[in-house]
Amino acid sequence: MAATTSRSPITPLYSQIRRPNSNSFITLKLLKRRHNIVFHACDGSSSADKSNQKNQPIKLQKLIEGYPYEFNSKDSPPSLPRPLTSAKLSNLTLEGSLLRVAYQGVRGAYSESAAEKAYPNCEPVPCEQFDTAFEAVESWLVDRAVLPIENSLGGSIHRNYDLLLRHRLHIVGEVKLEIRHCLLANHGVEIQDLKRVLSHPQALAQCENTLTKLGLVREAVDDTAGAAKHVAFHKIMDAGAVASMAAAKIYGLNVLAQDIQDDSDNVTRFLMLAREPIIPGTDKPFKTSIVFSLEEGPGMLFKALAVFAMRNINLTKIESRPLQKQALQTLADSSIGFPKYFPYLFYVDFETSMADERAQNALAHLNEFATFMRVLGSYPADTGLP
Ligand SMILES: O=C(O)C(=O)C[C@]1(C(=O)O)C=C[C@@H](O)C=C1
Repeated sequence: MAATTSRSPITPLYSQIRRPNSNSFITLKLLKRRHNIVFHACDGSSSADKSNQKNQPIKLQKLIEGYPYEFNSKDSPPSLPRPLTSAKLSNLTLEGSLLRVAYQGVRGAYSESAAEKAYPNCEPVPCEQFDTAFEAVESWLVDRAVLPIENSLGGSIHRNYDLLLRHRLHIVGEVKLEIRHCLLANHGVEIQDLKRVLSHPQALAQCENTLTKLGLVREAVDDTAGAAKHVAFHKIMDAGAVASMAAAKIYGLNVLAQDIQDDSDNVTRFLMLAREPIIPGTDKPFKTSIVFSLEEGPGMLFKALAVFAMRNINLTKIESRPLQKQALQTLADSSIGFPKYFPYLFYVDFETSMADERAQNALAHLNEFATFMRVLGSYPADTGLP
């Protein structure tokens, strides 16, 4: 199909057209006017179509002018996209008509695998920071974000709890990913040569016992794959990286040890975020995530949690985070010394769909005495079943 240059309309449109008698489809997406988009058509397919060449769908692909690539060196992996930064968001146009999914990190990060697990035919888009991934969805540069929220060994990823409230995205799904860490190093480096190890703080925490036994100094970086890339790119000989097997392959590192996490059951839960909420159903197990704050007083949290207990609603997670702005106000109001208490936000996940009357009644009840409440999303639970 001939290439077409267009100025896109202000209103974003998104539609999929299914071809008659076929699983293939044409995806049309027009974005905000400020993106100058060049469309050209090329063949692509959903995974269901991959074995059947006749059913190749057409996709409209936007070409990026000057899209940044990080590796120029001849012995480095070619053509790896550089992660989005907040500063670059406004310049970058889009590529591909597949669902574009932002994740934090560089290629080979666990978050990239989570994005691919959540949206099997997606185009994962690396972002430097969690904030950038939120902003990329909000500004229509991508369609979804997939971000880690908690890990079975390391606990909560607090930054993403805070960002969920600061931004207006909706949780539309969750995906759990088994995390299997490897100790990676450049070829020719033995374990005994290592003095330092680089990785994401969560990954370092998940391998605490192994790294202590090896007596390695931990150095925190933005993501596991970024650590692998750094060690490879700078040909560092006294430092290793804790990262995935995929990262070892992408950056050409040697695997010195496998499964170095402290517990073999190491699972990270990721949230799938979108601009629009999904309509909650009751046809499959759903979860709902909310955030609220309460007046200070004896038994207030007990009272809040009772709205779920009395309706037989199972809670799967509770997290508290400081309500930062209000904490400052309280400090300014207090005449001497420190405030008597710090106000908190409570994030709760429960195993019921918002389409269920019990959930609606529980939240109506909570709303009677909560000082603030927001539903972050009601979405299908990842039960690990197909
Ligand atoms: O660094 C990565 O590879 C990530 O995807 C981030 C992250 C995290 O934030 O928890 C994701 C999964 C693992 O728990 C370790 C790190």
